[in-house]
Amino acid sequence: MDEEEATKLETFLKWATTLGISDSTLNSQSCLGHTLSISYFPNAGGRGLSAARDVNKGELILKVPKSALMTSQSLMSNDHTLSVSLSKMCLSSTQILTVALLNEVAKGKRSWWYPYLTQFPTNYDVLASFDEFEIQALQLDDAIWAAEKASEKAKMEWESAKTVMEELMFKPHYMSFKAWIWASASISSRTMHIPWDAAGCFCPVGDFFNYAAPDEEQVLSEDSTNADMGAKSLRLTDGVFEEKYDAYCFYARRDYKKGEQVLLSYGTYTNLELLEHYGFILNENPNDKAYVPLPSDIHSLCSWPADSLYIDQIGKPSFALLAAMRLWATPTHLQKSVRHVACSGSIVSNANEIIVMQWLIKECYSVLKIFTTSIEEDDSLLSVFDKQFESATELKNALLELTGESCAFLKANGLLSDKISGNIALTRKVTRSMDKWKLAIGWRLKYKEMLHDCISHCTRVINDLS
Ligand SMILES: C[S@@+](CC[C@H](N)C(=O)[O-])C[C@H]1O[C@@H](n2cnc3c(N)ncnc32)[C@H](O)[C@@H]1O
Repeated sequence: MDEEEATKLETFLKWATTLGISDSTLNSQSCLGHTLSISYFPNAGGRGLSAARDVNKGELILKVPKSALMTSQSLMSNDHTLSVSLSKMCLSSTQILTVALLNEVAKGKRSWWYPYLTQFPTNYDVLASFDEFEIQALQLDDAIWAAEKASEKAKMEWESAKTVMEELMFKPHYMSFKAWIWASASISSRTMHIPWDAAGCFCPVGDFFNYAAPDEEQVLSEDSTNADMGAKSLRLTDGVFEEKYDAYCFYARRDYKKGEQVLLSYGTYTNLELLEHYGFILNENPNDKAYVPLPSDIHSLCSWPADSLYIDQIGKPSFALLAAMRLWATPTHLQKSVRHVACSGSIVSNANEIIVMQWLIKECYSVLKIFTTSIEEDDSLLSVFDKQFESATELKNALLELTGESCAFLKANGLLSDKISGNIALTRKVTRSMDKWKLAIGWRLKYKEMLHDCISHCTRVINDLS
């Protein structure tokens, strides 16, 4: 962190302290330092919060008073013009918060929120920010479609909010699609659920917690809470707004030793969903899923939802996928009599199991064929990125030795030209594109590994049964 950033962080923490944000139940001089402190975790989210002492599971570790939460309501209550302009328009709650955030950022140092706004990232790697090359690097149709949809949705929301931004006389910079993506990515990756606004709230200091996937116990309790609320709207689920404290409260999800990173579960996400909403993937994500094409008649045989028929992170077919496939592989006239066996998760017969495993192996191979690079090629591409490139020429030379995709990257970023020689520095645009390309490669590699592990798993089952 450079000196300027350190000063901004210090100013922010002082500001947060005056607002009553605290990691201590005692009257403390500083908002952090008693239970939590800011640390840097290069391989687990960058800036985050570590335990400043040993912490026990269930302890209240941070409290952020309601008056310190940045919401559409709080932004509008201090800005009559914004409030009047927004009230005339029919915008979604997220569009309203996006406009309100950009409006506030445009005020610069005049904004009451300025110390907090200086702590927002300058850019995000969410799917909606991927360009054509980066989208195609995902290689799989479903993922490409998700990225295109995210980008189209952002564009539509931006277009329909332009009138209000013009009325508010936004400068061209804040009117741009790039600025819109920045603000909407800030919302999707940093807001927390509040009961009074579907767009959520920005929670100073609380949004420094990095993510860990929920464990099984949490998933079960989340499911019941979601059902109670009738919406899949919980974002940061170890944190909750508590009426009795009139504050956002964060609780330790497990015991932590002093110095360990304290993590929060924002919810249950596959890697593609993490990429879409938060701009990162996990190397070990217990909720990651891969899908293979299934026989067209399988859905008429069972009532499992399509998204429950998946291959899990370690390559095992899900309970529902196995049950459905076992039923499908049973001759029609016997299906009724074995339904209860299949639906209870048991093997129907050795022969039936072998048919199921063979089918899965075949389909995993069929999906693997869709990818235009192999696991080995992805691995070697990723290892190229481990190097620090001093100049554009160095990057160009390293990539020219690799697959056709590397040439497409160089072309998309104007690096193929003969003019790229000597010590020309890497531009920010190229570095950003490389970060997103790396994420796309990481995502597809994890997906391929799941399919590959499924093939190994099914092969082992066949060998055991033969
Ligand atoms: C709520 S913020 C967490 C704090 C953030 N690191 C910061 O410096 O402001 C969420 C963002 O942190 C990053 N992040 C959180 N958990 C992560 C993890 N386990 N691995 C990689 N990045 C993570 C992602 O960029 C995500 O969009």
